[in-house]
Amino acid sequence: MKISFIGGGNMARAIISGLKKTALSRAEINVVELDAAKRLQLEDEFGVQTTEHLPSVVDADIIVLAVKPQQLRDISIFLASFLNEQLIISIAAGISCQALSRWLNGYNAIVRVMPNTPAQIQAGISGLYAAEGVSIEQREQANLLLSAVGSTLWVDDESKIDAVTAISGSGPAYVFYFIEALEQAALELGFDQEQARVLSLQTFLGASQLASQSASPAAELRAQVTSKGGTTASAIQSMEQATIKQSIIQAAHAAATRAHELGEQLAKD
Ligand SMILES: NC(=O)C1=CN([C@@H]2O[C@H](COP(=O)(O)OP(=O)(O)OC[C@H]3O[C@@H](n4cnc5c(N)ncnc54)[C@H](O)[C@@H]3O)[C@@H](O)[C@H]2O)C=CC1
Ligand SMILES: O=C(O)[C@@H]1CCC=N1
Repeated sequence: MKISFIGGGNMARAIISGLKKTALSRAEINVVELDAAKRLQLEDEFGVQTTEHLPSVVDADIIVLAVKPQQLRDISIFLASFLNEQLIISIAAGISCQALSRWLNGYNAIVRVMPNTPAQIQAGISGLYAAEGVSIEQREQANLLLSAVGSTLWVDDESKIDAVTAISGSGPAYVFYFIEALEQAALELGFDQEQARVLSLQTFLGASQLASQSASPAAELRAQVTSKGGTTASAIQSMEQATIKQSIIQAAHAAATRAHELGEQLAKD
């Protein structure tokens, strides 16, 4: 299989890094990236071919569009004349298959994917949506590619991809934000940087593993930690007073709204 990435930034790196550790490591991967330093780094780190120019992607089976949403229109218009039967995978937040297909001059073998950065350790999760022009074989190819770097969740309603963006696409940043806060608290309580890191990270890892292996919902697992009149109750009460849960819910809604807005704004052109 030959896979070309257009854009070799954070998310493309994460997927390539994950792929290199899987059965798909023998796939021929090339990356079109404007930035020479990033090209060199991708070549050194992952042994992939890189180029500055778009036409080199033409003979690929899969073309992954991994540029910013704002850069997608111009690239797609340029790409349109080179397409015959390649599968287009777009990971751009907000951009609908309809807008993309218009820029691609009606080409619609498009799978819209929302991955996340834990793909680099095969612990990602991706939402996928197939446009009408995608064959069963291409759907399987998309599934193979993304399931090599984590879990996959196919949706039938394209608007759900904006919702996936708000939960798992942006989600790693919410988790890192919480880890940052817990580490800072550990520093303030007298631990050094390394101790603060270990305490916070292992708490996250252990609690996530417990939640994923337990039949109990998160709320019940939380109740099991929370002794009446004890320490956790004080902490949770403080979080409730600061409306932390509501803030997290609102934040995810803000991300979904932004994905939708980006799509609306950029599809005007
Ligand atoms: N970073 C993340 O966690 C996630 C990002 N995404 C989506 O992935 C896409 C890429 O995001 P990032 O990797 O974070 O951005 P990034 O800015 O790190 O990477 C984009 C890359 O595209 C390159 N580029 C721009 N124009 C180009 C052109 N004409 N030809 C070749 N290369 C070009 C840039 O030099 C840059 O390295 C975005 O559309 C974003 O919505 C989706 C899921 C998660
Ligand atoms: O922040 C962004 O727009 C991208 C999409 C999901 C994660 N990063």
